[in-house]
Amino acid sequence: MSIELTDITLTYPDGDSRVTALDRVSLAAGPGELHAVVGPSGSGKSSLLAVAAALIRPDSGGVRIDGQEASGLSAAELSRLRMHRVGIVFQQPNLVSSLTAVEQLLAVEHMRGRPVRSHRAAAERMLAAVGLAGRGHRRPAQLSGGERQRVNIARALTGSPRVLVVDEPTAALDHERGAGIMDLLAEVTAEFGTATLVVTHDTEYLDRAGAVWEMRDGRLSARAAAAAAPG
Ligand SMILES: Nc1ncnc2c1ncn2[C@@H]1O[C@H](COP(=O)(O)OP(=O)(O)OP(=O)(O)O)[C@@H](O)[C@H]1O
Repeated sequence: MSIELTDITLTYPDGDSRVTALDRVSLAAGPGELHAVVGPSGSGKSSLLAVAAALIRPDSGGVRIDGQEASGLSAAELSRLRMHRVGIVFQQPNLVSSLTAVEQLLAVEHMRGRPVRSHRAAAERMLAAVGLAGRGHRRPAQLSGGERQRVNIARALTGSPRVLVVDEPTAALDHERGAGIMDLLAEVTAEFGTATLVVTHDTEYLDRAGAVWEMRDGRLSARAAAAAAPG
């Protein structure tokens, strides 16, 4: 399994007491699997993604990323695991306004300590894979909302993560662009073999997912399996 969450409980401080965001949650996703998570506001979806991405440590339970148990790792080891094994896509494409699409990807490689020069062609290929062939020279202001989200996804895939964590990728997009982004996530999940977790409010796109989970008051349960994506 690329990501395995076992019996996760997560609480946050809330005045004198604590609020339980995740209540004994378990989920496992293997390579090439797209899992969608739906549920009402405040039910714990973002908390689940944050734990799966090793951004926060749960109070208890196991987090295993690409076979490696995260709970015993130091902060530095955890950050390395995240950098090399996890891709994260936030709702708002948090791109750097002064950089071109290609440079957004190269900047991440630079942070990983990899030589940028040899990665320019790889960055162009990655942009082509998300439908942005020939647009690598554009800055965020010269791209549509859907195209910016595609750059965001391409950047998250740079470095070949085993786990892709995606928070509300279609929230800021119209129907056509939203559907295109969910189609893209299904494609890249299959092509790059990531275990992909997508939180979404848009239940109309759930047929792209191989598994659909429902979050309620911090508890996770399986929703009826979605049909396979058309084509
Ligand atoms: N940093 C925090 N400190 C205290 N409580 C928090 C914190 N973050 C989240 N919570 C609480 O934890 C619970 C789960 O929040 P979470 O953001 O995971 O839900 P969500 O399903 O992603 O919501 P939304 O769909 O509105 O983004 C909520 O009750 C929320 O108020």
